[in-house]
Amino acid sequence: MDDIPNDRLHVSTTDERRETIMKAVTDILVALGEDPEREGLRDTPSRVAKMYTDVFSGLQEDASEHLKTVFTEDGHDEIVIVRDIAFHTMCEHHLLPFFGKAHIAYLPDGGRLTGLSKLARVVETLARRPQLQERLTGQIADAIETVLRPRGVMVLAEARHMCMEMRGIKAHGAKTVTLVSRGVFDTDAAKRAETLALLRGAD
Ligand SMILES: Nc1nc2c(ncn2[C@@H]2O[C@H](COP(=O)(O)OP(=O)(O)OP(=O)(O)O)[C@@H](O)[C@H]2O)c(=O)[nH]1
Ligand SMILES: [Zn+2]
Repeated sequence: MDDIPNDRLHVSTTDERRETIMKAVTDILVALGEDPEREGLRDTPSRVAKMYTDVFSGLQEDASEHLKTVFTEDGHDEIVIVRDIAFHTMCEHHLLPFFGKAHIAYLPDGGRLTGLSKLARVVETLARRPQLQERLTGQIADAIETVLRPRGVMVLAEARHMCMEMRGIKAHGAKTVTLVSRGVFDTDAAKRAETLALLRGAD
C-alpha cells in the first residue's frame, strides 16, 4: 500500500465503500446512455457494490496469516506439492477477470509444514485484489517463504485474461504462464527441473 498517496489512504467502512461504489456504477450507467431506473438495472449498483466488496475482500486481509498454522514434523523435509488450485481474480488494468490455476511446491526446512488447505487460502486471499499475474505468483511465493522459511518454493500459475480475449487483441483461449522459484529451486538445476515437471503434472 506504500504507493498510494496519503490523501487517498482514507480507510472507508464497508457501508461507505458500498455507497461510493453504488454511486460510481450509477454514473457509469448514465454515461453509457442507460436508464439506471429501469427495472433490470434498478438493483444493479447495489449488486455490483456487493460483488466488488466480495471480489476485492483480500485487500483487507493478510495472506500470510493463513500459514501460521505450522506443524513441526521432525525429519519430514521432503517436497510438498499442491496442484490445480483454482483462482479467479481481476486484472488491475481493466478490472476484468483473469482466472486459472496455481500450482505450489515447497521444500520444508526444520520439519516446518503448513496445513494443505492453507496454501489454497493464501491463493484465495491474494486473488481477491486488483492483480497482475506476475505479482500474484510472486506474492504467493513471498508468503510461503516468509512464514515457513522453506529450503525452496516454486509457484507456477496459468491463467486466461478476459482483457485479452473479450476486448483489445481478442486472443481467444491464450494462456499466460508465470513461474517464480526461490531458494534451492533457483540454485539447483536438477531439483528445479524435477520440481517443475511435478508442478506441470501429467496433463
Ligand atoms: N504483465 C501483465 N500484463 C497484464 C496483465 N493483465 C493485463 N495485462 C496487460 O496490461 C496491458 C495494459 O496495456 P495498455 O496499453 O495500458 O492498455 P490497453 O490500451 O487497454 O491495451 P490492449 O489490451 O493492448 O488494448 C495490456 O497489454 C494487458 O494485456 C497481467 O497480469 N500481467
Ligand atoms: Zn487487463
